Amino acid sequence: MKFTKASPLRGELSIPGDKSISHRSIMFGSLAKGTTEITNFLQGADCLSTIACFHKMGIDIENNKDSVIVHGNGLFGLKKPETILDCGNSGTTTRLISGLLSAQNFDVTLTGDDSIKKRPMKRIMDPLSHMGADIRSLEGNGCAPLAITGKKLYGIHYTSRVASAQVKSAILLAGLYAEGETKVTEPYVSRNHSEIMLKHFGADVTTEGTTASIRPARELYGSRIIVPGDISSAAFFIAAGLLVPGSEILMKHVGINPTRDGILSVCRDMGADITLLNKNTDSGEPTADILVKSSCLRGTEIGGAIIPTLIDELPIIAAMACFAEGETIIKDAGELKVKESNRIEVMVQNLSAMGADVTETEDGMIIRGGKPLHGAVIDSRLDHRIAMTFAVAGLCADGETEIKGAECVNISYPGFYQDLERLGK
Ligand SMILES: O=C(O)C1=C[C@@H](OP(=O)(O)O)[C@@H](O)[C@H](O)C1
Ligand SMILES: C=C(OP(=O)(O)O)C(=O)O
Repeated sequence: MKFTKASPLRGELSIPGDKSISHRSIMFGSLAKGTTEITNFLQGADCLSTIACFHKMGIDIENNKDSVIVHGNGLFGLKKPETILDCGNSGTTTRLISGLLSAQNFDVTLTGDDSIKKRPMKRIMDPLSHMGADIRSLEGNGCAPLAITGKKLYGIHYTSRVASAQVKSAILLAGLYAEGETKVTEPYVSRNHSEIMLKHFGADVTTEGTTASIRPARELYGSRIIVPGDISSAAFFIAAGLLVPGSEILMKHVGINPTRDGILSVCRDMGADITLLNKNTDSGEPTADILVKSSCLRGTEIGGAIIPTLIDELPIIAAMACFAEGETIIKDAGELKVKESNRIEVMVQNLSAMGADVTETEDGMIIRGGKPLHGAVIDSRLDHRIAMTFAVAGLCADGETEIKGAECVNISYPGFYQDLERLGK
């Protein structure tokens, strides 16, 4: 896939459904009694992996594309799958279902693609084991494949070293079945979609500061879920709209949950012209239309509590910083090293290949903006966020940018290139 300097991007866009919320709607819908109808479900490969896993555990899920209907079997209605569960490229699938599988009355093995088999699972294995789970890394390297034998679990109060919604959610899902209360305290608040949706389905979940708590549930109840557009996907069009001169893009019905909206604050700090319109709430999740107009940006500093609220947007923010005046410092973002690729290393390598002035640090990077970028051959390492980031960078660079492995955008945004092309016409 090749990109050259773009003419202004103008028009309206419906951003595909939020990936985190789509995963959870299938998981919680499967554990609920009754039917869950999901609108604007993300048809990305990661969410399809979640559907496939629950299919294999006996759940009837009708995928009618824009709407998905889950016929839940109740909290104790999952069946032992006949084969290994394949989580594909999805960390969210692997970690969240490990939590609930730890409490079933069967054993199961989870695996995924080459990327998943390198991602750290000890972060969930440790707290789940403390709750009484029997969960083992088959290669003994703390990664998938994971063998889980369902056990009786007990509530714990876990203090997590990382602010991770996947760790928090795995523990809360185990806590649905555990004896007594389960609490998770994080260094900073991570995305709270599990807490919002579990409550929506009738679970006894509370939050106080950076601690989320759950009490065992007798039953969850199926519900209607309207999935907002994914702000992590909108981020690429926010950046493209800001960077390509003369652009104006309206993104409809995007999730702006405060645990996810860090990119909006960072853009405002950088001097971006962004307006939120038609603010609303769907299934407990705040939404808005986002209007961006091309802007001159300045550098900024990003670290601390805001990091979990924009963790998946850091690659595109780093690219934006190359076109901003002055220095941008990204710190406290060591978690980027354990995503689909090492996103610090891959960003620094690829931005440098395009002529950017960027230095890798222990937990982030420093970007001295304002130097024009030129086209290059970019290795996406099959990481969807990297491929989309460099498609946008390619629209603002001199010459041609070629992205290798460009098809990996299917993980979170199957129609990404078509949407980008449509706005440029
Ligand atoms: O819970 C979720 O849906 C997610 C949490 C984040 O991961 P961590 O929990 O590892 O930070 C994020 O990077 C991922 O894309 C989705
Ligand atoms: C890190 C991501 O997802 P996951 O952890 O679910 O693979 C992502 O989508 O950027």
